[in-house]
Amino acid sequence: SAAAPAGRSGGTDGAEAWWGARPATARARTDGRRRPDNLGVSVEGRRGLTRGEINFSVIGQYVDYLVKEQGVKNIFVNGTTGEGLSLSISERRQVAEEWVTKGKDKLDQVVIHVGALSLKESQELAQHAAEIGADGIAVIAPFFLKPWTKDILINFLKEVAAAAPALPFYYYHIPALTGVKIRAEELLDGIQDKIPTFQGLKFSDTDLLDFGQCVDQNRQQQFAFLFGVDEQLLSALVMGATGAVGSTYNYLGKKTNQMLEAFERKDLSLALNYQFCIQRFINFVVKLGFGVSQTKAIMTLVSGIPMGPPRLPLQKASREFTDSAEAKLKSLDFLSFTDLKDGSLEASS
Ligand SMILES: CC(=O)N[C@@H]([C@@H](O)[C@H](O)[C@H](O)CO)[C@@H](O)CC(=O)C(=O)O
Repeated sequence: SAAAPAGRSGGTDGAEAWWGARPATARARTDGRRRPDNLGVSVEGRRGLTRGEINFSVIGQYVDYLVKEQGVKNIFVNGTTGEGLSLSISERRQVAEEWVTKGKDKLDQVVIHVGALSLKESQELAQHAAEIGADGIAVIAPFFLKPWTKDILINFLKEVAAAAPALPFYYYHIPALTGVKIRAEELLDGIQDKIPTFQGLKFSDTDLLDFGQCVDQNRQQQFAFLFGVDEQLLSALVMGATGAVGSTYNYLGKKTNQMLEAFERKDLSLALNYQFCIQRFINFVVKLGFGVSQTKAIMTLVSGIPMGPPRLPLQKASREFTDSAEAKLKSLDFLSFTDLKDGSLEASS
């Protein structure tokens, strides 16, 4: 899936897009560690899954699409939108490799999600990400046998981070899906003492009090605060989000980048217009039933690149959903007839 950290580059999942739009401005920290540029959207990178198998051959094409058509140059691979947790370890390695290889000299950053229920598997993926030259790794909380305290969660994350000691490390906070409700603000307190490579947070939750406190209590640090609720991004930007990673940046990356630009120019009224417009679309699809499967259908529709159906236990989106989403995109002027690429829908079914 794609999502984008804001801060001048977006991302997707095929990657989830990760931050947004512009060329990276500050790729190096004074301590020599690379950090994501601020403001921009990223997509979660995804891959074209067909008949349950991964169609690696579309990833290169999708990199070009994201860069040229959506202005997204940062990718978050194997996250939620990318169904990373539904893939085998071997598939996750191959997807990561393909994104890094095809993104070379085209993408600013490729961050690989390496979270897993097994610490061993997570470490293996982290090590692999380092070997292939990824720009960072991210980890969700293990969600079956769960860590119940901040210290236990940190210990788990620390063991994974230690397997890739040269790579920037992000905690992927997505409590609605993991069921691990430890507040991000609590987790961040003193985290760099335990995890020296800690780089930032991918915050996929609607608790803006928690998010705001993460920013407020860490002003001295140069952390990346990557927001993951696309329909609330503007509010998070006001609170200090430095980037965004989300599923919709796969197809609304350009629109979101326009919002980021308006925000940077301090044209709040224009930025709000963009956010409301994006909200109108998300609100519409949420009422129809919106998740990873529906995201994939929209990605196929808008990009013309077959993303394939999702893997079980997900079910592919209905034709009715895709038709309604297409009509809404057109009515909001997110999609003109010329934007629509032919021949993609069948390939996705
Ligand atoms: C639960 C979920 O899938 N959240 C999405 C959002 O982008 C979400 O689709 C969007 O805000 C619409 O609600 C991202 O946070 C997930 C994400 O970045 C990922 O694919 O890893």
